[in-house]
Amino acid sequence: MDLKQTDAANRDTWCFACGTDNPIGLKLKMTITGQSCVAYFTPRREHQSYADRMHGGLISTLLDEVMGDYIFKTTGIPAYTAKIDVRFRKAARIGETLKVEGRIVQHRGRLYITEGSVTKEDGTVVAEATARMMTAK
Ligand SMILES: CCCCCCCCCCCCCCCC(=O)SCCNC(=O)CCNC(=O)[C@H](O)C(C)(C)COP(=O)(O)OP(=O)(O)OC[C@H]1O[C@@H](n2cnc3c(N)ncnc32)[C@H](O)[C@@H]1OP(=O)(O)O
Repeated sequence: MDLKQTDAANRDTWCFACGTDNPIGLKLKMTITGQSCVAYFTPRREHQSYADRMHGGLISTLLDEVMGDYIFKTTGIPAYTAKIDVRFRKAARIGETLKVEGRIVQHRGRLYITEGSVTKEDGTVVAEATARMMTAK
């Protein structure tokens, strides 16, 4: 499909992480659970970096998305990632389901400080992140 012809109102549905219209997107489904946003993702072969290991950039994408979505779902205002810091602790293997979680830690004016984590079903921490996200002026 020619992106220029896409209706502006539908553009958010092309989000690489959560967009339902993006044919190569991750199609994350996120839910607000208490004080956090939660999603589950099972990496496939096409999400690999080295053999049998999920790509770190895509792990960062998962974290970015749940942190941003928590802000959007709880305030109704989109926030843009100004800075993200990810610590990769253990490899995420292809076919292993991951729990991705994000929440707000602090909020001052347009700036939100968030944190997130990716864990395996047995509780092993794959990655942790902090981010600074800002709403538009
Ligand atoms: C209707 C919609 C439906 C939506 C429906 C579904 C949504 C479902 C959820 C999706 C969730 C998506 C989650 C992924 C989100 C992305 O991936 S967003 C894409 C990637 N990020 C971007 O594109 C952001 C690009 N950068 C920018 O747009 C701008 O730099 C920003 C972040 C908006 C800030 O720009 P600005 O407003 O001009 O502010 P600026 O003058 O740079 O800074 C002002 C002050 O803010 C503070 N500040 C700025 N940056 C920082 C920072 N990194 N750290 C600390 N302080 C900072 C400082 O105090 C700064 O003052 P100085 O220290 O410079 O004096």
